[in-house]
Amino acid sequence: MTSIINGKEIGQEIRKSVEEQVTQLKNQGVTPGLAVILVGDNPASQTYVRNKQKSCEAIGIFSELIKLPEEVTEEELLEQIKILNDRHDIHGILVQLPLPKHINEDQVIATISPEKDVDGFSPVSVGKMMLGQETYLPCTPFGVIKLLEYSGIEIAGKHAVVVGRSHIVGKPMGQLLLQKDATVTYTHSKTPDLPSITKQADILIAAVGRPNFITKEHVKPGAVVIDVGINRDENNKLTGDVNFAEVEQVASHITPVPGGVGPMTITMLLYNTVQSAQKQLSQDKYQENM
Ligand SMILES: Nc1nc(=O)c2c([nH]1)NC[C@@H]1CN(c3ccc(C(=O)N[C@@H](CCC(=O)O)C(=O)O)cc3)C=[N+]21
Repeated sequence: MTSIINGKEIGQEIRKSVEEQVTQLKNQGVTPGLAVILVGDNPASQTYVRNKQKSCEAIGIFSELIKLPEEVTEEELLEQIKILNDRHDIHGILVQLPLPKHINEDQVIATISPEKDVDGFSPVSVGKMMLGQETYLPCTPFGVIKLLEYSGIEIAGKHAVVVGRSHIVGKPMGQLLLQKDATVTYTHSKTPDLPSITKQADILIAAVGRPNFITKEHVKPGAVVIDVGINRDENNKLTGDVNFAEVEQVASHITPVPGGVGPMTITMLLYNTVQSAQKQLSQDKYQENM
């Protein structure tokens, strides 16, 4: 029997405990705050951002949306980030990606204060993650680790194969699995004979960005298959990177799209934001006692 991993349910469970932490913070006079910067009016980005705001509000996190026009200059965007870096009521800053082409994404991300980088995308956060130091972990790979753990799937000693090497999913995903003592193989668009490698995976992570790319020919019977894909078809319907109907027949565990990794990404964003508020509170207390 194939087990379908329910990301919505696991996400809800984690959100409950995050909500309790929000209540405790509020009792101490702190409301966690997340600022989201949205540039332009890409419909998909607008949906995601709305989703993030609703999720914040549902558990008592203050969320502020800063909408900037498509033509905004990089300088103006950096200025906005610096204002948010200095604001005491904002604990997390998220700049919705992708950004318009005239803006240097690396520069923008590097300007977010590492203390408020709840996406875990900044060079400081990425460096700390690589070194296994305490930091904000990128929400999607972090959410995948939580999905595996909540589903009782052992990671240590397993062969994990990651398909895709993006900065925000593939690369950090492999790194986090490695930290959990998996043996990790990275594959990507230039990998020859992909199925011969993915077929060796005990845990297969699909983060390619191509609908239904992973078929049953890629999967070893009994493997755990995690679908990070969020592709939209011409009718705006969401499809993963995994051919679910096919792969469901061979996998031991599989995540659906929607309802798999997506809700976990937002859950870990809430989690990171609350962590940031807790850290700021304990620093403020420390300074009061100096
Ligand atoms: N700075 C930044 N941080 C991000 O974390 C970030 C980003 N930019 N740009 C875009 C991607 C995409 N992303 C998703 C989050 C949640 C769902 C999600 O909740 N999906 C639901 C369905 C939502 C729907 O139906 O539209 C699900 O899979 O069940 C999807 C995608 C975060 N991203």
